[in-house]
Amino acid sequence: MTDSIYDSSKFKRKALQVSVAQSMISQYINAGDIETVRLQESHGRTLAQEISAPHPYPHFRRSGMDGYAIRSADTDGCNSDQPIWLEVIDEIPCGKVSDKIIISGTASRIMTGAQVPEGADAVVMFEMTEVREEKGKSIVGLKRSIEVGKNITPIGLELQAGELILSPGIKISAGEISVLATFGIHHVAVYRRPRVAIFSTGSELLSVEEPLQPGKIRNSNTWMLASQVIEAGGEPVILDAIMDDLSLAREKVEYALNQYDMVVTSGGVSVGDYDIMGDLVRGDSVEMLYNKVAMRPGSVTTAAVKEGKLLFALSGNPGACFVGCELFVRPSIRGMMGDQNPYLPEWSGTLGADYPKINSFTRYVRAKVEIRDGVIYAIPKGVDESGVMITIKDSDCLIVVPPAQEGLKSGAKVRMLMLK
Ligand SMILES: Nc1nc2c(c(=O)[nH]1)N[C@H]1C(S)=C(S)[C@@H](COP(=O)(O)OP(=O)(O)OC[C@H]3O[C@@H](n4cnc5c(N)ncnc54)[C@H](O)[C@@H]3O)O[C@H]1N2
Ligand code: MOO
Ligand SMILES: [Mg+2]
Repeated sequence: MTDSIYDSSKFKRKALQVSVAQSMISQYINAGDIETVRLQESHGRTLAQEISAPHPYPHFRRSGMDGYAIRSADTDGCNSDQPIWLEVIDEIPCGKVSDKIIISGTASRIMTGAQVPEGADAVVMFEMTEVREEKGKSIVGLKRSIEVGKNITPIGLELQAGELILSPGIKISAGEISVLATFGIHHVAVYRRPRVAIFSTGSELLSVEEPLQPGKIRNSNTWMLASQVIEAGGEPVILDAIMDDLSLAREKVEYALNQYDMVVTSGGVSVGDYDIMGDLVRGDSVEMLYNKVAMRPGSVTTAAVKEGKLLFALSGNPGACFVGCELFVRPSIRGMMGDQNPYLPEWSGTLGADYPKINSFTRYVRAKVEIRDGVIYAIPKGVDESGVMITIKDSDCLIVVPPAQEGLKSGAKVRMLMLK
């Protein structure tokens, strides 16, 4: 046992509002180091460079159909009674640039994606034409007038040269990779993934491999946190759990802060006799930023800093640990990778069931999202106590329930922080 039971200061905690605690943290967050990765390794990474179009896209007039490139004026007034016949002067597969200029009375056979030849201002699809051989020449007949520009994608339709396309801080996925490949960017500057050391504290903890023992549980928080860190874009470094021993915890925190970019622990932050992380942050080995936040679960969420590096001491209760990580660790990781909007995306929706619980703190209620007849519903999961683990997996969002005298009725408008 530590001497913490004689230390009444641990009971006097000042609860910060979530937004205040978040902005306190944000002062310690700077976009980190940049590295270059190959395009094929950039999925899921966070872009660290600005990408502007080096050339217009498309960069040539592109046929949108398999057909004939023509001068639209040639078709003026033609109809099924009076078709017009044009001499076919070239065949243009994709990748070829024709040197035959289309003049009045001529057409070139052209494929989807090929460069439209000079002189042509429209493409007419095969299905609208009839082809004949006449005096050893191929001629194509049209029975309808075709407007200027038909089936031609103009230069720069999608992007003009110099246009800004991607900004630093965005997460790279399929759409961004397509842009990078299109513009020949085969090596991409990305933010280095912050290395986040994770360890749990608790003398009751068994490793995942160990058989159960009376009074003990397997350590699930470490693995849950590692998964959350990966989701946020960081690189988890999993350290062994420790038992509730203050000097062991101090040693481990010191080592982890030294070696890695950020440290996240679970357990031991409340006021219990063995809540060593609570004792640790009140000591002088780190500078405590806060040890209470006006939220449930996770009111004991604690943060400290040492030499500019953040330590998050999250609750041992799985529900509180999860929420603490999403609200504080996630934005810190995202912020270190230049994300200008590092917080969970917010939606507004309709509460899908009564939520009778009242509280003096804001509640972050695990819920499932459903869309019925175009209306977004957030349906609270039955049991969402801090100590409950099982409903974390069923939640797509956290409903933000402000402190109030009465519970919320089904149908109330609510804020939702999106998890998935
Ligand atoms: N007298 C008071 N008691 C408590 C208060 C309070 O204000 N006054 N706060 C309660 C609240 S709220 C919370 S949340 C918990 C926070 O507890 P700790 O952060 O100190 O966490 P522990 O005591 O270490 O463990 C709590 C609970 O979680 C289980 N646990 C711990 N680590 C893990 C892990 N790695 N994987 C899975 N489960 C874990 C642990 O066995 C306990 O059941 O304190 C309340 N008490
Ligand atoms: O501090 Mo807690 O509200 O059960 O997480
Ligand atoms: Mg405790």
